[in-house]
Amino acid sequence: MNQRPIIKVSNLVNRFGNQTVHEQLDFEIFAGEIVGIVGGSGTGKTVLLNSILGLQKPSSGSIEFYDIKSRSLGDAERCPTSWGVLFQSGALFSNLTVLENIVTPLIEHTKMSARTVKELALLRMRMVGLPLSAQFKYPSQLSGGMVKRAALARALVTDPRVIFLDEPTSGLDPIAAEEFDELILYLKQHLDLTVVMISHDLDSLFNTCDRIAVLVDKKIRAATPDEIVNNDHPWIQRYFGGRRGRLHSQGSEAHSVHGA
Ligand SMILES: Nc1ncnc2c1ncn2[C@@H]1O[C@H](COP(=O)(O)OP(=O)(O)OP(=O)(O)O)[C@@H](O)[C@H]1O
Repeated sequence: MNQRPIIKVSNLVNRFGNQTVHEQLDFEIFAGEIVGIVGGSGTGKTVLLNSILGLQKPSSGSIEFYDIKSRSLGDAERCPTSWGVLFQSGALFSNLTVLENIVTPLIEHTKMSARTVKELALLRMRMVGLPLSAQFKYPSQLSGGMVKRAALARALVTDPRVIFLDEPTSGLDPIAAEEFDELILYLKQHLDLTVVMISHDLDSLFNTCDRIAVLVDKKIRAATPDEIVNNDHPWIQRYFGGRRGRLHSQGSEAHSVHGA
């Protein structure tokens, strides 16, 4: 993993009336990593994501974006094509076909010809494992897994450097979820992506993440999966110390013994 930050969140504060969601929160996202964000309900995962995406103005603090050479980017250079977002529900436009959904960001943000736009969209469809016949379907005609893949193809069509995934495996059966994990790993490797994902799916987090960032006490504690299961914070202990968490930490110990 590359240790240069691509996004740096410093002293982030988010308040709604009397409620403080984030208090002097610091968080760095490094180029080329997959980082998972976890936290209890209402701890501010979505607010953090929206703050990074510029969808929500923080009460105070800064969020800096860097290019691959760690140069701070000005506002003009932070164009929406630098990142892609996969929202939890997929957020596909229900009145557009899969192909029309996928080409939308290219039509909105570039001046490419209709032919190039279509070719790029079909390329991304293939890359995420959607059959080309799906291009003519409407979202209501797709399975849950296909909706996620179509939304992922749309998030990737502008060739972003960072993608944000909000609960990418929620609603998928375990096999489809595992296939989706494999897809994320494949895309990270082949597109040189940085991936930030909010997830409650421990299997998915341990299968894919280089680091796991936990939102507790209005701040972030981030570490490798092996380290985070040993963190002494009571909520983190409880979260990862449950039956499934224990299975994962035993799995990683078994893996390292095997690998030694
Ligand atoms: N626009 C807003 N106005 C007032 N309060 C808000 C607003 N947006 C978020 N909040 C509050 O901020 C807190 C964090 O919300 P957020 O949606 O980020 O939680 P979350 O960690 O994503 O939760 P979940 O896992 O349940 O989706 C919640 O208490 C929520 O009610």
